[in-house]
Amino acid sequence: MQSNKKPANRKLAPNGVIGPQRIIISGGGTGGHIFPAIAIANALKKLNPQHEILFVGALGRMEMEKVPAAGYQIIGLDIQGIQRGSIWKNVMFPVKLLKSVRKALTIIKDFKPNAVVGVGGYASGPLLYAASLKGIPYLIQEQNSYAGVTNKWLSKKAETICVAFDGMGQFFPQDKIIKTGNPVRKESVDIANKRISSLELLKLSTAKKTILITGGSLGAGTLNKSVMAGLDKLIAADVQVIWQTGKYYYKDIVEKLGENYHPNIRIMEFLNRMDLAYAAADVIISRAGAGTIAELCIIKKPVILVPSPNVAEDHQTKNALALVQTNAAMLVADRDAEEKLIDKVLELLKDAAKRKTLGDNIGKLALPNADEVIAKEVIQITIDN
Ligand SMILES: CC(=O)N[C@H]1[C@@H](OP(=O)(O)OP(=O)(O)OC[C@H]2O[C@@H](n3ccc(=O)[nH]c3=O)[C@H](O)[C@@H]2O)O[C@H](CO)[C@@H](O)[C@@H]1O
Repeated sequence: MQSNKKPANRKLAPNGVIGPQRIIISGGGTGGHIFPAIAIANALKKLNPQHEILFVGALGRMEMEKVPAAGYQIIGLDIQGIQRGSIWKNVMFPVKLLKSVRKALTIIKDFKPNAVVGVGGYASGPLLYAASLKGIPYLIQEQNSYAGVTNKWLSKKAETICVAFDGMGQFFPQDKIIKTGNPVRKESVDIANKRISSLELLKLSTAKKTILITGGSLGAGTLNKSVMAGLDKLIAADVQVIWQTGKYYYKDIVEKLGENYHPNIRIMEFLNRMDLAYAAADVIISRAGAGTIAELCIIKKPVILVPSPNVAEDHQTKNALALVQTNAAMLVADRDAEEKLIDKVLELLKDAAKRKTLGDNIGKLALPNADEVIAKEVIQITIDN
């Protein structure tokens, strides 16, 4: 791993193995923040099952369901993001922020953490700020190639900042940065020897080519429109589709098409077993969220990325270009997707050599042990302080 930290200044924990520590992991909002957090927690538990881990999230957000499902305890703060375009929707923001910092201080007082980890998302800000007030060391894990205002501000007092992309010195103090890659849940990329069983489980044919379409943890309107526009072509080509619509779009699509629209097309709201979906796929169409990209590099399959244009500083395009520049993925711009995406994927399905090249090249970018490296860094800051 590339590190800018000076080893001479650090007392190293032997492989991160020390007695039980108490760690708070804060953040969430979307899968892109939650699943790396769970991966770090799992890696900490692997280092020492006695480590005690508490999650802090935002009430009403996805983490309040996904974290307990992964076997961890979570406390919710009543916090939301600043909503663009309406002053009225933000009237309560300062009050909620203040209340959340107060609650974060109480959580820290009660739980007495040795260290805090922030993965980004609404709850991360108040919790890390409270940690800084109490002198608790904290680590930031930044998934994207672009850092938001809150993480930049919090980075000043962070012990360590774990990143996944080069060039993050423009946002964070250079001497705190370690390039670890993004942590992924091991079970979501464990695809070996699962192709046939997962196709059978999905009641799909093992003899036909299969396209996986994933719009990230919330789904993607553009991908759904593109599939809708290309359904006739997909059916005519006799290829299979695992179509993750996302929670907000599922009902509408199923109302229009019916749940069992066609034997070749599986319409799913959310994929609880990414490993099975990845294993079944011959090609993948995806948004360019940082967590999904980290997984795609590990599973080494040919990918067409359609970056979301609705994210800060267009960071998904930057995430995607890091792959496209080394011929490790294809890119279709959001504005072109409805017209071109399905033609592109059908072309790729006919071109075995191109699929092999893309799969080989994306595999070269994998950083599969990010979770373990970060977990050791978390333990390290409990020792350094
Ligand atoms: C719209 C938006 O704000 N997107 C951001 C969000 O993406 P988003 O929340 O979509 O996150 P990512 O693409 O990074 O990761 C998605 C995660 O959800 C999992 N998954 C996805 C679909 C599914 O059906 N089942 C499932 O388990 C994937 O395996 C992956 O682990 O966080 C990312 C990481 O900060 C950012 O790069 C994205 O720009």
